[in-house]
Amino acid sequence: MTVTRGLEGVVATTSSVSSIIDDTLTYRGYNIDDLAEYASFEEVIYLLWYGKLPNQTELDEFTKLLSENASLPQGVLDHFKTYPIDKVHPMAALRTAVSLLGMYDEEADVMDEEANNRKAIRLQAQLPAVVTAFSRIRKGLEPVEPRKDFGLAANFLYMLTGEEPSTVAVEAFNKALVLHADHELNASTFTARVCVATLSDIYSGVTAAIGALKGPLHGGANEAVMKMLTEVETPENAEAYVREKLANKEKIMGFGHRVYRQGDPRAKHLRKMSEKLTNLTGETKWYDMSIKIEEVFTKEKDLPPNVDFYSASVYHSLGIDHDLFTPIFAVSRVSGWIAHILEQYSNNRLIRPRADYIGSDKQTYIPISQRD
Ligand SMILES: CC(=O)SCCNC(=O)CCNC(=O)[C@H](O)C(C)(C)COP(=O)(O)OP(=O)(O)OC[C@H]1O[C@@H](n2cnc3c(N)ncnc32)[C@H](O)[C@@H]1OP(=O)(O)O
Ligand SMILES: O=C([O-])CC(=O)C(=O)O
Repeated sequence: MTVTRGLEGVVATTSSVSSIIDDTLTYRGYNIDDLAEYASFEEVIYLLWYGKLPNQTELDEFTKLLSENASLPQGVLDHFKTYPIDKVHPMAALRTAVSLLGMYDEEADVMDEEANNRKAIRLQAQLPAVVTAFSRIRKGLEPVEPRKDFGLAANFLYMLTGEEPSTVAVEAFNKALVLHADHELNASTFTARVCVATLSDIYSGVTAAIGALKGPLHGGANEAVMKMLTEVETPENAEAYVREKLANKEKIMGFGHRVYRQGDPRAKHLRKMSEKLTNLTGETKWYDMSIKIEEVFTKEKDLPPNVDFYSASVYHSLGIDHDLFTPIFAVSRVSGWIAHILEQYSNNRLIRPRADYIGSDKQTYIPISQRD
């Protein structure tokens, strides 16, 4: 048996959702640079799920459906109050809440296409409500209901703070959601596909995916980047910090990627946003530090920044708590997970690879009373 560690380079499925070819990312054939520049997150969700960009009527209807489905069952909100909320990571809360949402959905186990589409809308609409409600409840605040006249990006910021967000903030947040929405067969998407390939339900697939996204080698890296920036403190400290980490053979979070070699096409958009937003807040040190870390690190290692590196200073500049960065990734990536889950259902086969056994062999069973 040939073992490919980490399945690097292994092609595990066909897909028409997104592609990464020669370091170019497309969603359904549309270049990410164009989508980041021009598209709303709702347009991108529609594109990922239905394979085409919506016309205005379709987009209006879709946006309305999302806002009508954003409320959470009271039981989910009450549940937040039953655990030690100040000690719980929001990704753990999100993972549990999505599983719980499945229990409140009478259609959870109805597997026909129409029911799956309705569940997709509910999940996409409810994830932002879960993250923002959790954030408020742990601060002793009441959750804020979404506004019907706001899109997903504006509503997220509104539900988080209870205040109408600025146009600049909404534009930046929308762009971040667009940039994170899908990424071919990344670890969390693969997890979702493996899960639903057993013909398990969509809630199980998304719950499993959230668990995979949480890790710092994947979505958890954006929070880890912010932790690093906080430790570095000033641009002047950046060089010594990076050199010490490298000398200790530690990783610098937000750099490297399994698929990209020359660079992650999303990073330039986030870098630009980081510069703009830190200028607006007057806290330019986060951008300056990031630039310095990139400069020093890439001189030492041929590994460019990935999507997580500059998203940290972007979210920080929007006033978002650092442990919400990865849940925000999930709010966006759930659109991609769902697109892949629906694609998996449409042409399913159980995913079940093999392991090359390297454990001990020909053991003799010894009764417990005779064991050392
Ligand atoms: C949304 C996302 O999931 S994007 C990725 C987010 N994750 C991170 O930013 C965490 C930091 N980066 C990493 O850990 C890796 O680059 C990954 C997980 C993204 C990719 O992992 P892999 O393709 O398995 O590469 P792997 O970890 O084997 O690294 C290959 C070599 O590059 C080095 N390397 C890779 N990334 C980094 C890094 N960020 N800092 C320092 N060295 C690194 C490794 O130490 C290894 O060196 P070696 O061959 O001398 O042992
Ligand atoms: O594709 C990957 O391996 C990681 C990922 O999700 C991304 O970069 O958005």
